Amino acid sequence: MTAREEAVLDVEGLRMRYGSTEVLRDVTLRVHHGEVVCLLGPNGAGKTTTLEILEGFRMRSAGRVEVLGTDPAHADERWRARIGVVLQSWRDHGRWRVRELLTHLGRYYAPYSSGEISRPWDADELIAAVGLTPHAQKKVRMLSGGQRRRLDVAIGLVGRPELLFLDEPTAGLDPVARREFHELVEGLAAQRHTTIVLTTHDLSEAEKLANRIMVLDGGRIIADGTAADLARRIAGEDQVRWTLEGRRHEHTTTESTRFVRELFERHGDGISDLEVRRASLEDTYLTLVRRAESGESTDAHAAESDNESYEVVR
Ligand SMILES: Nc1ncnc2c1ncn2[C@@H]1O[C@H](COP(=O)(O)OP(=O)(O)OP(=O)(O)O)[C@@H](O)[C@H]1O
Repeated sequence: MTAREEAVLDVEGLRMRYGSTEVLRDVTLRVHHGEVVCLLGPNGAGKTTTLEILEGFRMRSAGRVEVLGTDPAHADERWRARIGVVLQSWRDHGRWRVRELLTHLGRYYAPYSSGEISRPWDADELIAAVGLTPHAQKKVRMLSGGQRRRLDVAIGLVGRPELLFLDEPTAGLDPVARREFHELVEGLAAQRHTTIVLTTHDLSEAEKLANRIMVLDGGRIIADGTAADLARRIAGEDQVRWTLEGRRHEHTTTESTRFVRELFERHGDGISDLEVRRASLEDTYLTLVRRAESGESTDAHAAESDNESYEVVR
């Protein structure tokens, strides 16, 4: 098996209890090299707890956890240097200047360069990558909330991590900063050196960034797949609408691409005003969480697409 095929995260039967409250009951998941995975779930579902266990910041109650081939509960500094973490909020470092802080933190990673990865990320390049160049000489406490969040992301990236955890990274960012952050993540993902696990409550962000979405609820992963997979399997079907010979038509299908291709094969230029409405991730997510909370089955893998015919509705 090559390094790229190995699981970067391999978790089985993870349980976590705070006192008498069981937060994680049986979390099982795998993430492979180069994936961008988004963990969704309602407030209090245990997303941060899961990330903290994977990051080695919190001891689990039970289960098997391997991160980059190592149990985080027994990991060393070399392992830690391969991981980047952006927590929900940092309150430290207020008196440091941005560039000075990143240069300082970067020094920790220098001994952990490998043949493939030169560590740390050059401070000025990194500051430019997160859009903080005009603020490089500012004290951290003088930054706005959004600028502070960009710095948090830079702190997570300074060691050129192979695995990056981002806990609600865009909370508090304005639309421009959010877009720039998305471009940054897409750039990292395109290079495929960094596997990314993020949490968010912004479903459009999850849909945009993630190759794969996992939904955590009731202490378990209740769905796991691409946004399109989940939408098809859980929320149902796409609606296709079109006009032919002056009449409006509508058809519901789980395979809209195939349906539209066949429609054009049959009617070619006769088709106009074509619209395809896919079930959104929001539709899917709300259905999943509602089902989980009412005790219905939510097994995303078990639900198969409905059989359907490809007749054109006239
Ligand atoms: N240190 C702690 N001690 C006791 N209970 C805790 C602790 N940390 C978290 N919890 C509880 O565990 C549950 C899961 O919390 P967690 O922060 O992991 O959820 P989350 O999915 O990240 O939520 P959010 O979306 O609101 O950030 C919550 O009920 C929370 O109150």
